[in-house]
Amino acid sequence: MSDKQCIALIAHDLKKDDMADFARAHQASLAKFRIVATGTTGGRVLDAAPNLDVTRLKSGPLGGDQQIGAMIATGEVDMLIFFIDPLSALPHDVDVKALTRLATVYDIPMALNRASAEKFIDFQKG
Ligand SMILES: O=C(CO)COP(=O)(O)O
Repeated sequence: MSDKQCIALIAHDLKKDDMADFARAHQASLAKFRIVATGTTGGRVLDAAPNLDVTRLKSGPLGGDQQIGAMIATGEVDMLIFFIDPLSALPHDVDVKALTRLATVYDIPMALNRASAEKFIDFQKG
């Protein structure tokens, strides 16, 4: 197993362009991590930055958020970047809540918007 830290990347539909842009802009920083992502987000990230080490899980509405939540609970995810869309109704809203709850329970760094994610990258550069 890789000794790289693991970062989870997720974006809701209206935020996926933003996530693709974020991944492209910060490929060098993100390359230091193992990345797990929900299915569609992971595809967009790989299109934008093909050299990143991305494992794609299920799509969010089909269980991807819960898979990442489980990985947080088992200590496999060190950091969460989740570009949420607070203006759209989602069929899997309970899964989103469960995921952000577990990130809080296990006290892992969690950025829910791009401004926070940019700060993570800045901090990580030192
Ligand atoms: O819905 C999501 C997170 O709640 C994201 O899932 P996708 O990346 O598969 O679209």
